[in-house]
Amino acid sequence: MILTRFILLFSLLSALVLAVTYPIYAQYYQGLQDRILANEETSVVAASQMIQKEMYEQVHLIAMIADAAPVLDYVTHGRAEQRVALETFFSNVSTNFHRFDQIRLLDNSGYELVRVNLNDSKGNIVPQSELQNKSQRYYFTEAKELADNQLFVSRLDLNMENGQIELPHKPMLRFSTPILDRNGERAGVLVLNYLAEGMLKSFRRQMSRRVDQQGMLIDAKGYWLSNHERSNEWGADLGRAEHTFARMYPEVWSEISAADSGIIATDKGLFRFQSIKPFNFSGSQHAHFKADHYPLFASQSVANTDWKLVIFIPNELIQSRSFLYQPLGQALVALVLCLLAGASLAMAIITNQKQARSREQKELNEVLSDLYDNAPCGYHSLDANAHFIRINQTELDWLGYTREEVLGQPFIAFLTPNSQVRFQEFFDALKTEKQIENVVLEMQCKDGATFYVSSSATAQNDQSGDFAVARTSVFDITDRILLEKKLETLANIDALTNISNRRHFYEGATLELKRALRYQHPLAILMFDIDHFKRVNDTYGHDGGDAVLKQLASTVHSSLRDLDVFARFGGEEFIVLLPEISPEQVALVAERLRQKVAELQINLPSGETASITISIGVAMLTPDDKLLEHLIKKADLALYQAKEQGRNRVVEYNA
Ligand SMILES: Nc1nc2c(ncn2[C@@H]2O[C@H](COP(=O)(O)OP(=O)(O)OP(=O)(O)O)[C@@H](O)[C@H]2O)c(=O)[nH]1
Repeated sequence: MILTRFILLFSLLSALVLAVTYPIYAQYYQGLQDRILANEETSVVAASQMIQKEMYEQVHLIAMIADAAPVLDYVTHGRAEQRVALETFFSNVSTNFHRFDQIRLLDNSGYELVRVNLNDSKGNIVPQSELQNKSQRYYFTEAKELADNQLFVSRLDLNMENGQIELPHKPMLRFSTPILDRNGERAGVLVLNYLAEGMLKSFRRQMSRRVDQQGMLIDAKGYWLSNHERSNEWGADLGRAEHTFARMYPEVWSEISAADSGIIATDKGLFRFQSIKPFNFSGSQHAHFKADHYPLFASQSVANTDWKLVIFIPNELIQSRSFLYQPLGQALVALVLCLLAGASLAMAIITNQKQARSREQKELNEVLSDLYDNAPCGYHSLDANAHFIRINQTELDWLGYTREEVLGQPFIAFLTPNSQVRFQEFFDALKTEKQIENVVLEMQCKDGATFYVSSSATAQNDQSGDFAVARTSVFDITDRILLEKKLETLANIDALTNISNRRHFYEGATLELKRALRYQHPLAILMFDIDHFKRVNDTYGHDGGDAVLKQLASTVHSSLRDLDVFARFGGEEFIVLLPEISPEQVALVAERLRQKVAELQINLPSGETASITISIGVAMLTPDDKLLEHLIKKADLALYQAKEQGRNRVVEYNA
């Protein structure tokens, strides 16, 4: 992961740095090329001037020979002594100038009149007997086609002797020009075989002084006249047609052959080329060479000597001058790469750590969110007006509402009326107490069902210190409440008769007594007991006795008001507290009870029916009765009297 990121960042940063620095480097590299090329200009100009000067001199010399008196005299008069003078003249020219392998004069039919060969640095006159007919040679036929003042120049090629290339190679240019006699009549053709080796040597010497010692002279067809690789030279003459610049660099050659000069950039390096037209003196230092004064050149001659000087500057050479290829430059590049790598690695690590942290944070948030939403208790947050601003899924599930239905709604809308009052007190208290715990509330579900929760809340204040949010947890305690209620019922209710037991009677009765005493309201106690209940048990069995007790309790309970507190006081003894009742009314109630019981036909488990009577003792509350026990005691005494007086009767306590 880090590696991938590192590679990505490194590539990006490198691309960025490259994008910024490349144009600068390209400019610098261009400057470098320009400087190297500027240095090369000297070689190019010097080589091309050298060739032109050499040719200029030869042309000058030939013009001079063509106009020389020994030539004119001999072609005009043809006397023997004039021939000797001409031979001597040719021999002197050959020996002194050392440039011409052969100098000869042909007559109009192409037969050699005079010939001098340069042998061992001397111009040797060829005997007349050895002179030949050269009428079919191109230098004669070409010259015959020329205007009077024109000069033919051949291709630069290797001399052939007896049909073979002469060894060592003898590069040669052949000049020929018509000769006029003193009467202006065509009298023959002057032919000079120019030895180009000297000129080519000078060219190679100049090129060898260049930075990479490579320089080429190429003819119009792309053959090398001079090449640092000597074996590439003279492809045309040696039958190596493939040994051409054109074949080796076709695209470069097509550009070179189409222009006079230029620079061509290739993936191997730069080619600087320059046309060398050795006989085009216009614009050169030999511009004073006037065509009307000296011979003109036939177009074929110009084409024969359409040479190109080409120098090659390999990329390696330019690069070796570039600071990037110097130790310092490479150290700089290495340093930049190291810095980029370091920065990329640091960024990759930091990004990775950040992502890991954010992933952990996300996971933690998910866990927390899951914990919040799916906690076994309900969570909600209320704003300052007790409206929902957040609620977890558990609580929503309890209520049966969706989150959208709940958020923004007042909390009390989801409480039973009793709990609404309690919540309002609780919420008001929270604003000052900051934390309130275990408030029992009864919540109302969407389907109308209710459940009990124990609610604890913490108040959160806003920046100005005002109450803003109540964060509340609610635990479903319905089971506990129901159990408590059940236990409470069990603790208060007599299991057999399902009416209050003695303890519960005391609770209710004590409250009623206090109220009656405080407000001086009337209150009475009835105590009654089944007459001869022992006999019932004895007759119908204990189950029969229980059935009697149950029926009795139920009958009495249905005869009393809701206000009255009715309880089994113990065994077959019962007690009733009657609030807000006058002595007259008590007597009536007691009597009505007695009669009702007496009329009762009790169905027993055995299928039999039984009848019972009860004796009732009545006591009215008096200001002296500060304690419930006093009043009960008085009723008990009255009951005792009722028993004493024969049972099945009502006796009121009389002090
Ligand atoms: N079946 C049944 N009998 C009970 C229960 N509690 C008390 N008794 C019976 O009630 C009878 C009370 O008898 P006594 O106190 O002698 O009174 P009595 O027979 O009613 O006679 P008097 O009260 O004098 O009329 C006993 O036999 C008890 O066993 C009960 O829960 N179920």
